[in-house]
Amino acid sequence: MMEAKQNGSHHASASENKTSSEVHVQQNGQHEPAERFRFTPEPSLEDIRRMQAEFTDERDWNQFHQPRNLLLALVGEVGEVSELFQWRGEVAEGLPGWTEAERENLAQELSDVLIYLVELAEKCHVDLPQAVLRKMALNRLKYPASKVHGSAKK
Ligand SMILES: Nc1ccn([C@H]2C[C@H](O)[C@@H](COP(=O)(O)OP(=O)(O)OP(=O)(O)O)O2)c(=O)n1
Repeated sequence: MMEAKQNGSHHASASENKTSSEVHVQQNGQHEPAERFRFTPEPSLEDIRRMQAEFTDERDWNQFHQPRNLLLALVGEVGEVSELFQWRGEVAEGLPGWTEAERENLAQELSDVLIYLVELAEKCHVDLPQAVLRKMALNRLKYPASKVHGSAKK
C-alpha cells in the first residue's frame, strides 16, 4: 500500500499487478486473461508467520495467542470485513465507486484476517501453504472442469 500511496492512486498499483502480455500462462500451464488482478509474490505465508511471531514475541503476547483465542480474533476480523460490505447490495469486481479510504480500510481488515489465520495455522501446526496445495488438488478431483464448467451446482 505504500507504493499505492506514493503513486497517488490504488489504480497505479493495481495496474502494475496486471500482466503486460495479452495472455498470462500460469505455472500449471493454463491461460488466464491478461487483465486479471494479481498479487505481488512477497511476502510469503512463511514470511507473514515469522513477522507475526516476532510481533507477538516482542510484546510477550504468546501467552494470549492460543488456538481458540486466535480463532475468535479471526472471526471478529471477518465480522469487520463484513461491516464494510453491509447494506451496499452486490459489489462489482474492483469495487467501483469505493473511496481510497474505504479501499484502505478493506485492505487492513483483510490483512487482519490473514494474519490471524496464518498464526492460527502455525499454532495448530498446519503447514498452510502445503495444506492449500493438497486441498486444491482435492477440489479439482471433486469438481472436474469438464463436468461442472459454467455451473455453480454442488
Ligand atoms: N492481541 C493482539 C492484538 C492485535 N494484534 C494484531 C493482529 C491484527 O493484525 C491487529 C488487530 O488489532 P486490533 O485488535 O486493534 O484490531 P483492528 O486493527 O481491526 O482495530 P479495531 O478493532 O479498533 O478496528 O493487531 C495481535 O496480534 N494480537
